[in-house]
Amino acid sequence: MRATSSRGLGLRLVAAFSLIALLCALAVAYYVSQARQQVGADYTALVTDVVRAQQDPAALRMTLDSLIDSQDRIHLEQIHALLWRIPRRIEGVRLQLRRSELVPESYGELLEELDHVESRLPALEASVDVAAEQGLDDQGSEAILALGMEVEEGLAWAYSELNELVHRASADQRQLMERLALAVAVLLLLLLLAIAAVMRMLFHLHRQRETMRLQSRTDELTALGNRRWLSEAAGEAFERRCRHGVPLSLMLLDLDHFKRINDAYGHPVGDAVLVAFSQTLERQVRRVDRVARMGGEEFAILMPDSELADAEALAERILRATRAMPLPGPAAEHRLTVSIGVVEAEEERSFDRLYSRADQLLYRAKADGRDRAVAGHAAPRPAAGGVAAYHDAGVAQEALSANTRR
Ligand SMILES: Nc1nc2c(ncn2[C@@H]2O[C@H](COP(=O)(O)OP(=O)(O)OP(=O)(O)O)[C@@H](O)[C@H]2O)c(=O)[nH]1
Repeated sequence: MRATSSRGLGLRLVAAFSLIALLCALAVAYYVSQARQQVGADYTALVTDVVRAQQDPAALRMTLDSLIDSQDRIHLEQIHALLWRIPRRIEGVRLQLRRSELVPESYGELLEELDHVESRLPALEASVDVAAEQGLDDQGSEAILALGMEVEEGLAWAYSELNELVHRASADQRQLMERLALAVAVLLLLLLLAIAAVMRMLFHLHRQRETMRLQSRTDELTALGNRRWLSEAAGEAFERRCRHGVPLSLMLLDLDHFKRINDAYGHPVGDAVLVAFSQTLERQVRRVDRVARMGGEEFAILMPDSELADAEALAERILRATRAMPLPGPAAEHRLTVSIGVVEAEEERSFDRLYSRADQLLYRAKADGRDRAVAGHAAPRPAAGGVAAYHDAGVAQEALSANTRR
């Protein structure tokens, strides 16, 4: 029996699941990369400004050290340049702090220190201006040094604290984002597992249904299709015939004197003979033909795309193969024969009508002496001389001559 398998559905489910899994993996990868970029972008500008601003107290410290060594005017110019740069840097850092996600309370004290430093700058500038105008003496140097050190220490402390604060916040945020990404990944994984479980369940249910469907259409002994299966296959074949006008033939087969095998060798041997016969049938037919056991020792073959002549030829082959068939075990000496009725669909639109016509011809094959096939058209055709005759001469003749030889 050839039946549709659930492999197609399985492949579709696997493909759908793989696609969902791939989309989820891409979404997680995209989210993680975006999260990382976001964290980096938030603090990069602030860190850059702070690092750059940290150069100011270092430069001021160097200039003041140089001023201690030599009271040169050039150092005054350098301090002057720094005094122009320091407030701008402080302003830049203030701006970045306001834009950042940092809690204002966390850097309030540092801003106060920067405010304080800024408030000391005019005094330092005034001392530098006086020294530049009146010449650099010890008293002027001391005033510049005292104010400069105060500014330098205030800046160095504020910037170094700020630097640490930003790095800490950045690390915290990065860790938070990573945990979030991990949580999303775990959730997605759980979702995928749930989808996989549902798909597996659906697949399992589908397979169970398919198995039950097959079982209800399969003959248990021979594993051929049963009457219901053949009737469904015939429905499809009739539809094709109506739509495309392709021929369709049906053959009914009934083993001759099968009761004798049962009586002589027992029911199990009879069963084995039925199985062997079903295999013989399957060897003779084409892939498109449908072989079924209709019950007892009666079989049927539905032949799509076959005209009566093709069906007759197959019947002939089956008659020969059945006679030549070795029977199992104790029945080895027994010779099996079969009677066959063959029809091609003509006017009828239903399987039952076609079946009934084939059954009549099978009955006639039995009545004519068994081990033969009788093929015929829907209505008896007038033969020469006006006598109604079936179109069965070739096959029936073959069977008859074979019978005579025995
Ligand atoms: N071993 C076995 N025998 C079965 C099975 N189904 C039906 N039979 C037997 O098949 C036999 C059919 O007998 P009959 O209907 O008299 O037909 P026949 O003996 O083949 O004679 P003709 O059909 O007239 O040639 C009976 O003995 C049934 O018990 C089965 O599944 N296994």
